[in-house]
Amino acid sequence: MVTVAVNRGRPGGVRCKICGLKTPADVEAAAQAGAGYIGLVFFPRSPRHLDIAQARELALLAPVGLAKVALVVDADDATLQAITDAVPLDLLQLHGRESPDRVAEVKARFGLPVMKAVGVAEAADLAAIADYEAVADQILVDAKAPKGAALPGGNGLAFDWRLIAGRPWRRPWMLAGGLTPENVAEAVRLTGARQVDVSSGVESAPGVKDAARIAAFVAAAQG
Ligand SMILES: O=C(O)c1ccccc1NCC(=O)[C@H](O)[C@H](O)COP(=O)(O)O
Repeated sequence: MVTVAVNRGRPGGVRCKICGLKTPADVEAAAQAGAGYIGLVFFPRSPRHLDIAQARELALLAPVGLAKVALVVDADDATLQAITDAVPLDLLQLHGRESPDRVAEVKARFGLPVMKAVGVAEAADLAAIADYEAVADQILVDAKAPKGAALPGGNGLAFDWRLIAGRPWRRPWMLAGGLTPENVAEAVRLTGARQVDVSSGVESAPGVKDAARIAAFVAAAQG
């Protein structure tokens, strides 16, 4: 049996989500580092994609206090039903073009809190956040994927953090996009984020997490 110890991180510190985990060792690394969330990606084109059995295995390893997030992209009800029936989850991350109505529908139908990803490249993109704040439990403020990108997220690209410095949003929110152990402290300082999300920045290759970088990321985010 694999047992995973949890380090609860610094009380009151910045809460970190490590996204795109693929192995039990990744879960162990996130827990040991003191992450608050792990992200399980359901997107077949992604190097981080998991099938439902793999995701269930990882979710069952997560210790109490490490929240399990399913990342889906424009998933239909049948897909969401299959995922939520099999995988113990704390949050659904909607990372596609889901409308505010669809976000509200998913939240009501599946009985889980929902985090909606909003892509930001310029100031005008921030207007969408108000629409989603009315229906989502959390907002993921992420870099907008470039036109023609193979993935709608997880591209390791940052946006200009000054665009969101001092923004008073109503909902809990998480900063994402191109964060690394090297830049996360500056991103937190500039934006005031209390939650941060990383995938590419803690990998040694696409889909391959690096335990030392996960530990360094959480330590740097939490100051
Ligand atoms: O990670 C993926 O492969 C992925 C696929 C489809 C939609 C979203 C995806 N990832 C999103 C994330 O991992 C994060 O929420 C966020 O975008 C940060 O990614 P990164 O810039 O790589 O740190």
